[in-house]
Parts: sequence; C-alpha cells; structure tokens
Amino acid sequence: MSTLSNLTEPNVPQDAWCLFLDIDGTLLEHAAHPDAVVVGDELRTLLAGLELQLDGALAFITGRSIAAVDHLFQPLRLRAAGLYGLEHRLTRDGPVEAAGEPADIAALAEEIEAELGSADVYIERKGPILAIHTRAAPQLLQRATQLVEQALGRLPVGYRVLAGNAGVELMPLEAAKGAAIRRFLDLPAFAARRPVFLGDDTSDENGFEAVNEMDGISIRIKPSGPTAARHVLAGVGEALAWLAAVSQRNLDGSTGLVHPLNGRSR
Ligand SMILES: O=P(O)(O)OC[C@H]1O[C@H](O[C@H]2O[C@H](CO)[C@@H](O)[C@H](O)[C@H]2O)[C@H](O)[C@@H](O)[C@@H]1O
Repeated sequence: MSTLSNLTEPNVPQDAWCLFLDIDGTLLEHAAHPDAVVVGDELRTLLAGLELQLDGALAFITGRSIAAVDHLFQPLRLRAAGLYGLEHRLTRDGPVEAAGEPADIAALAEEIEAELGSADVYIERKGPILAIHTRAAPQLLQRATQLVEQALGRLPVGYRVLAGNAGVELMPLEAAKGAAIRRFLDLPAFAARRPVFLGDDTSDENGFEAVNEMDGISIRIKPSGPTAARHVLAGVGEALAWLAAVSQRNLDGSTGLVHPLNGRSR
C-alpha cells in the first residue's frame, strides 16, 4: 500500500499500452444524484480520440450498468465492464454479456428504503446490485451500512458489502474490477499491451492490484488514504488534463517514457 507522500504523477509508455477508465470521480465530478452528472462533448471527443489512437484498446470499468453508461455518453459507445464486471461489452458494438441469474433483491431494496424512511436516501436498483446513496443524508450512512450487512445472511448466494462514495453497495462476490480488467487483457485488442488504469474509489483498489501484477500503471485520483495505486492525480480536472496531454503526445508521435503534463522524460 502506498500513502500520499510516496505516490508520484504517472508516466505513460508510448509503445503498446491499453487504457481502463473508472467513470464517477475519475472522468466526472461527483453530483448530488447519479442522474445529475454531466458528460460534455469535450470528454466524448477526448475518449473517442484515445480509443482510435489505441486501436480500440480502451474500456470503461465501472460500477454503473452498461445501459446507464451508454445513456450518459451517447452517442459514444465504448468497450465496457459494467456493474463491477458482472457485465461486459467486449467489442464496441457487440452485445452486453451478463453474469448468471441475479438473486432477487428487489424486496430487500423495499425493506431498506422503508427502514431508512428518508426521501433524501436514493436506492439505486442495478439488477444484482443495490447502491444506497446517502450523499444528501450523511447521518444515515451508518444505519444503511448496518442494514445491508445484516441482509448478507439472508441472501442465497455470496454477496458482499462495499463502501461507496457517499453510500454503500451490496453486490455479488464475483463483482470485482480486477477480474473485469483481466477479462479484457485476454482479448487480442488488449493482449501484449501494458495496462493503465485510472480510478478514485474503494472498488478501484482491486483493479489497481490487478494492473500492478501485470507491470501496469495504476493511478488513484484524489486519494484520501493508503492505496494500492502507484501513482496519483489530484482530481478529475487533473485526470482529464493528463489524458488530454497523453492523447496529444500520441498525435505528435513521441516515443519513450514521457511525463505528459510537462513533456520531460523520466
Ligand atoms: O465505478 P464508478 O464508475 O466510479 O461508479 C461508482 C458508482 O458511481 C455512481 O455513484 C457515485 O456517483 C454519483 C454521481 O456523482 C453520486 O451521486 C454518488 O454519491 C456516488 O456514489 C453510480 O450511481 C453507482 O451506480 C456506481 O456504482
């Protein structure tokens, strides 16, 4: 685990590499509600350009569903692992593959909603995953966490509880960003490329570990404590600037290891 003091800003190899991107808190500033985030045309253009430069070796790795991601980024469609890897779209225009039958957690969502009894708590129903958002009611986070932890024993298959950003999520054990990244790395478009992963959250830590094992480049956005990532960028603005600088360097045809924000080799 690294702490803030020993994390450095990342370099990116100019030879064969591929890119994995978390969305909320990495590419998009957090908003009061999941539907309130805004995707600008500049971001769409940046991602489309990077995807082209990387010959398609770019994928979103997100806790959102792929349908929700498509809706947010439309008309742009990219390769994606959604629901923390319970869904994959391995080619840009291909089908969404979903992991087995989800447990029926609809009733549980109703129960938790009634128990919390606050219009300020938003329960996002994502098929096999429940996300309980307490951004507008932070005093209810502890109770929400207790409720999902208590529910674990009643669920038919292995579930776990993961702290989210201003909330908590209940998800199947196999939902993990590291496994989602590995799945892409087995594909011809990604194989033999060095993985680069940008993320900002607890759920991204598992992805950083996977990327580190493959001698990749793990980048935590705005870390607040120890992280498995080896590099840091201070916030969404810095992450977007870094990606834009990398893209520009690709267009310029530079070679070697570069620090894209200041152009110096390291
Ligand atoms: O893996 P990510 O792409 O980072 O997605 C993680 C979760 O992001 C969304 O929730 C978070 O962002 C919302 C918008 O800023 C914010 O209102 C909420 O408090 C955050 O937790 C999304 O709604 C979840 O489904 C994702 O799992």
